[in-house]
Amino acid sequence: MNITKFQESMYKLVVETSTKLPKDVRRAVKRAKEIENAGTSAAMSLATITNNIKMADDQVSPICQDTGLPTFKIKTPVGVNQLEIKEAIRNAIVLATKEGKLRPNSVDSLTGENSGDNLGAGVPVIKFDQWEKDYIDVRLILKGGGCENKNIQYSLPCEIDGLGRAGRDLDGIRKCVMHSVYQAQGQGCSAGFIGVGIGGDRSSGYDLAKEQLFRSVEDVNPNEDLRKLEEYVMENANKLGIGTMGFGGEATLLGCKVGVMNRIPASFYVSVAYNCWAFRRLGVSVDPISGEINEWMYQDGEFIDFAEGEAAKETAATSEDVITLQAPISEEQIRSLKVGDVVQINGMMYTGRDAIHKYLSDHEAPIDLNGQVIYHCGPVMLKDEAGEWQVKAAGPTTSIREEPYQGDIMKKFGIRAVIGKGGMGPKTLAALEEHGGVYLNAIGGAAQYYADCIKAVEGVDLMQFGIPEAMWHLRVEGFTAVVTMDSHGNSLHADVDKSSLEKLTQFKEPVFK
Ligand SMILES: O=C(O)C[C@H](O)C(=O)O
Ligand code: SF4
Repeated sequence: MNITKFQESMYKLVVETSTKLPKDVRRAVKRAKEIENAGTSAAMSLATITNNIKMADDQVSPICQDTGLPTFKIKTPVGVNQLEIKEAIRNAIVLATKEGKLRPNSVDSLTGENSGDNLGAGVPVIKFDQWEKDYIDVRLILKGGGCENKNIQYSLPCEIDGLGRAGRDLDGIRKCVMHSVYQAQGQGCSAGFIGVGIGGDRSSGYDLAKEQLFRSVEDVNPNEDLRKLEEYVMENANKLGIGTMGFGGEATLLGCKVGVMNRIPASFYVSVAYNCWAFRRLGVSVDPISGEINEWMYQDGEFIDFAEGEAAKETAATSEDVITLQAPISEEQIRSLKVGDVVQINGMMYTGRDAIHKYLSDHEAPIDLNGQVIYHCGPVMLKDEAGEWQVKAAGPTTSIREEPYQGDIMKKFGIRAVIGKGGMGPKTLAALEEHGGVYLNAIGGAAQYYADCIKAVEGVDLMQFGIPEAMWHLRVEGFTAVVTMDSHGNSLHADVDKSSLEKLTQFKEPVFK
């Protein structure tokens, strides 16, 4: 095989997957737009999302800053050298990282050190199969961490919150799947897609679940029972009212694909792989001699380009109801904010995620954070020729991971606002009330939209934690987010969790007998 050409083909696949959503996914996002109620925070988020998809297309930049754990599934004709393929993929990944198409995302699990080039023990994940066909089939999924953290595995029989006993039958499986959507709330950047694996053991069950994410969103399951289950879930999951970003609304689930394999008598697992709206998976067929791409997968049918997104961006940014915040923010100003307010931030904000929160809990801050805004974000950054940092992608990360630290850190340093996504828990809510703070929910995955709001990178601290985890000093303009937790004890996240749990109970009665 012409391995240079093959490497180029793999580079194209990686870049395309990271920057351009496949056609079937775009159509699903469009359907979500059609059902979300106009004028709500959920509809505004979807407008930002579609605007972001278009920006990523135009700039050939990552749709979301979390470019995931690159996972390749490859089928080769007998006789093709798989070692050569592996090497070419690794080279393509390194190049895509250098070019800012992937975030350096490979971290030593024990030391926390970021390898900087997306390589490392077991990473990228490459799985091979052989087949009798005469071409190479390469599929790639870039699944981010926030949605990966919402995967869930059930061992039947079990008791399920809101749904009661789930037995070892199709109806028990139905309950697991409905619950899996509920428990994700907005934290995996809903509206999402789920792949479900029935059977296997703990690891092969999850593999099977992820395998389902390689099916086209619009295919029909050839297994009659599973087809019924998929249709049932698609019809009913949106009734949970979780909505885009968990803001409450109509679009909660955009796809459900279920697969089955055998199990051993004592085990009965239902494994669910949750994928955010930024469902980045593509595939190519490659000629095993020339190494060139013959065909792209998932690219049949209508292409939705979301060009109307621009107008939506302007509406959100120019609306009279938007409250402007500029740091340093006073306690009084923060206490005047309430859940549901849309704010627009101008001025400085500082990124901080897992490593920074742990660090700040037992060190002094490198800068004065009094009255300042912390942004839960791990951006994609590149240095330009002049040696200046440029922001390539910068959406929010899941905030709940900082729950053990957040309240204490806000009080310790006088921080007035934190921005992230998916909401935080009771400890933070209590601290917001006591100290006079606010939680702002940005639109998860809208990494291009937010990168565009960042007008300058004015500094960086704690680079020893690696690019995604460092503390970046960002000057922003028109950075839009929604108040979802205020200083009066209100949390939209707690409310939506409670109401969706109540709605889940309506699915308690058996459906598949
Ligand atoms: O790591 C990130 O930037 C985000 C992550 O995918 C998340 O959803 O929390
Ligand atoms: S931030 Fe949201 S859209 Fe991006 S990878 Fe995480 S879950 Fe997906």
